Amino acid sequence: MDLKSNHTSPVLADPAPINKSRLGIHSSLFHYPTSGAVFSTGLRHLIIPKRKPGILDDVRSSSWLDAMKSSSPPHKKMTKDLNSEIAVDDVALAYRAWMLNYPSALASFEQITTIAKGKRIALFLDYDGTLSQIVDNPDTAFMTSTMRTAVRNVSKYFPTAIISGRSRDKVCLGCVITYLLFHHQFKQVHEFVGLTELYYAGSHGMDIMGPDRRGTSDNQPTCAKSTDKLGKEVNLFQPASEFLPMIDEVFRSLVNITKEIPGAKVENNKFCVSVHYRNVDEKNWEEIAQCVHDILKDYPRLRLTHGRKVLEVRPVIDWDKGKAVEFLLESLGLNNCNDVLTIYVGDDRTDEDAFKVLREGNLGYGILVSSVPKESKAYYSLRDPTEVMQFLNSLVTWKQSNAL
Ligand SMILES: O=P(O)(O)OC[C@H]1O[C@H](O[C@H]2O[C@H](CO)[C@@H](O)[C@H](O)[C@H]2O)[C@H](O)[C@@H](O)[C@@H]1O
Repeated sequence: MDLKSNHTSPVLADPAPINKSRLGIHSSLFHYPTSGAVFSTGLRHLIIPKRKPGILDDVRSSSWLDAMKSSSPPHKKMTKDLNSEIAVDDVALAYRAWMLNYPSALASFEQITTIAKGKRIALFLDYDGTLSQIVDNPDTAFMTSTMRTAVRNVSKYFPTAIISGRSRDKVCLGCVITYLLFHHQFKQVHEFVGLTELYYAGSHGMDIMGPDRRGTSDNQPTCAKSTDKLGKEVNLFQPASEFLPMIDEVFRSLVNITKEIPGAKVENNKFCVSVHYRNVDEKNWEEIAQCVHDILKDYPRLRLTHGRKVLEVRPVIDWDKGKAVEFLLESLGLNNCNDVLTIYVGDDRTDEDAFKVLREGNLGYGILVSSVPKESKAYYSLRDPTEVMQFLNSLVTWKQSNAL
């Protein structure tokens, strides 16, 4: 792979026809229209559009608040009340109907492994809501020790990357803290961070620490050589590095402007900022949206996206989790290979960019983690992080039994 030649080309690669048979995926497995063009998996030049998408002119417009209200599945409440039980039954029925389009990746495991036979699996995992349960305080969203073991095991057998909206350091640290919490042994922390096949991409893919592919990143301004915590040479890819001072400034302004709103929390994720409203009374959601809007109107090069009870402020660059997947596949020498099956597991709207890349490039499967029906570009579903862990463990067992 030649990162240099791909990155310096400002030209979009010619659209190539979708080749469904490349992975041997039967067309009946595609829930979405299969016509249309697809980009090659080569990396595209970053484009900063002139118009800023994503910011609404008026936060009182229903779509802004509607998006905030629908941004996370409600917690299920089981009560003895008859009407509620009927409602719960309706929810269960709707979920079952939805699963006809997004079958369980656990129930479909044999189908997945049949297609994966003879191929190398590349695994991409979102963090919040996928590897860790959604909790009220983002600072305490750790993986369980059993999940940590599952990630560790799976990364021994398959190249694995964690792609998160959080800053890369926080994701790495989250893994380390999990280790400390459950093992209290530095040696194992060291072991976890040092896993040769585990890669991290923070800030929605805008901060990637990937493998060192010697000679590929020379003359590449946004791809720098670095060393990880163990002194191993790695490549750092930070396509939004020029936005760092702006993001810091906006972070401080957002902290200041929201400080009187009870429950509001602003998180600096290095190349993006998260404004959490999970713990804000719904009557104050319009106020928090207005605060974000008031700050962003002075920053035409920043835009807003919605996550799970969070408003995400990020640079207007042509880069997202989908591009990060393409970048990492290329860095790992796994792009343009007929014998690679890519699996991406995620729960959030930002993960849809990666699902789309896999679907349109016929590269593999997106797996949506959701306990409620949601429109998605994923092929399969898992209900929650517990099922994600079962899926990861199944992959390991399958690989071990095939190695015999
Ligand atoms: O890409 P991800 O790894 O899914 O990160 C997206 C955001 O996740 C975190 O927020 C979400 O999880 C929190 C902890 O469970 C929850 O309290 C919050 O409501 C969710 O939106 C993280 O704190 C954000 O910075 C990430 O951007």
